[in-house]
Amino acid sequence: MTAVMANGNWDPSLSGLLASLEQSRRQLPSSEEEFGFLSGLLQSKELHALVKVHNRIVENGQDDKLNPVLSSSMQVALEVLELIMPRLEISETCKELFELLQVPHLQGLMCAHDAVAQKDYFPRLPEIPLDVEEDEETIKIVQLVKSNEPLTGAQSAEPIVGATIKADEDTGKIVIARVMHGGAADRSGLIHIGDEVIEVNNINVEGKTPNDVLSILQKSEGTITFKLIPADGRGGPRESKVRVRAHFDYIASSDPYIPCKEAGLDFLKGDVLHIVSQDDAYWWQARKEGDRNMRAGLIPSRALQERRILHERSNEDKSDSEAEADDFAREEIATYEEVAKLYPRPGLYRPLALVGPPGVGRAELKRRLMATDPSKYRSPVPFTTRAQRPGEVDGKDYYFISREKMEEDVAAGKYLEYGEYKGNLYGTSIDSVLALINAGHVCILNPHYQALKMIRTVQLKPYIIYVKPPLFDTLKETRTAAHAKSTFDENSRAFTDEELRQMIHRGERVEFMFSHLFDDTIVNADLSAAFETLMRIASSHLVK
Ligand SMILES: Nc1ncnc2c1ncn2[C@@H]1O[C@H](COP(=O)(O)OP(=O)(O)OP(=O)(O)O)[C@@H](O)[C@H]1O
Repeated sequence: MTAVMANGNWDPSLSGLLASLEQSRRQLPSSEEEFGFLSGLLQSKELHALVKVHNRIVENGQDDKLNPVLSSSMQVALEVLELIMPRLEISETCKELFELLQVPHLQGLMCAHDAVAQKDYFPRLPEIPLDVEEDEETIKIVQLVKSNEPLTGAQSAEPIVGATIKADEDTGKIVIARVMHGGAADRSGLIHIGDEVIEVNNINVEGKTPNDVLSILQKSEGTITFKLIPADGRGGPRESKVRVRAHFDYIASSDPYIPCKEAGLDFLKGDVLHIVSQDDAYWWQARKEGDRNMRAGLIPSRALQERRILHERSNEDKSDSEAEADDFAREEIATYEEVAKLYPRPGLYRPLALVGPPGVGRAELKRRLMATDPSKYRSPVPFTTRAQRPGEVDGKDYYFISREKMEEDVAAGKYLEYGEYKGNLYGTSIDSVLALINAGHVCILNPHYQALKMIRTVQLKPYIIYVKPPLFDTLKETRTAAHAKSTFDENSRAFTDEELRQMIHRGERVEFMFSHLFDDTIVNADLSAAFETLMRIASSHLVK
């Protein structure tokens, strides 16, 4: 038995699970790898610590402070369904769980749980009529502890303990402009958008500007007391479930338009963000996925960011040649891409796609990689409508099919990419790539950059490597030394200077339009160095 279990401190339920896992090892349909993963997890210190925390919370949660562990059980159930779907045929347990999670009563229960957890109570009951004088208003007094949440700023809306204030345009009164998700104000549940601030720490704010109020706040220590007139029709919006991958870097402090720099959330291209509120057309609230800081920050909305990019692009395009711009003009604007969580699938590899300007050396890199282990690295056999030549094998060199059938399949969206050459169609089908992936190979693709968007699907999840040409002198030197053959001419000859320049120029355009889709970049200067980098990437990043 494992050392962990001999340790008396180990949580008994974890030890129990581990023991039954080991006992029923033989009856389980899982692989050695999956078994090892589960057994390692049950013995991990992190899980043990989490269970301890959980037990402590349960112990202490006997009073009315019970908070939901999770406010999105429906979402989790959907993720579980998706996860176990591929195992239905092989595991009775998975099948049972699959059916169970779809029982309407259980789903109803989870839905009700989430609504309560998200405090999404309907119907809203009318306010209890208060026996007050006609001109007397209902006032609420809220105490918050001042922390190091955003407190400064110079715009019209200033953040206070996780909320921002502004002067109402019509009345000039100080009102709550925004409540940051997860911040002190939001956690209190007592401050809402539109609430009017009358006093802060017993100081009347009537006639004061947001900046005056801010300086009162800055001077105060510890607890801050607000006297507020509640806004009508309040009620926090539901937390959205949207997760997006950012396709640009964002630094709030250098954004001149953000209403409050300190409330901004910085992120880098590729970060996954959980959007918690899209109520404002220009400023969304988001958290970084996996970030332990529960307070959300402001980020530009998709609409705002698209406007900025269009603006930038219209400036850039003026300096670009008309014909070249055409090639790219139809591309969508890269801001945020909605993502679903990905789960690793043991034993399967992500395809590797090499993209770059024509002639940069993708075919050469692919050929070398496949030569290192032909049974591991494979590239899909293309389809063609041209006639079979003597010596060619159907299904090995090409799949030979009729033009009619190929056109029909292209129209049905079955091809990742296709093109016409000398009156014949050539193309790569999605199914042929999937077949390689599911057979456990690393599928190598070198698609045209225009096919990138077709290829980058959840189904294929390719790892995209941009093969970049080096600066002109190095490009010319390396290609000349290796007697490289121009890919722009069937007669084998060297690249002309003009072709090399065009390669660099097209590379810049590819990078400009698609860099948000790249997972890695290899500069193809010295061929053996570039190949070494490719080998390193291929052996480390490809688990599907
Ligand atoms: N780093 C390098 N140094 C020297 N020669 C290179 C290098 N990389 C590629 N080459 C050579 O350049 C030529 C063109 O390369 P390759 O056929 O791989 O280009 P490609 O990117 O696949 O082009 P296309 O997309 O037009 O088919 C080949 O002769 C190849 O051997």
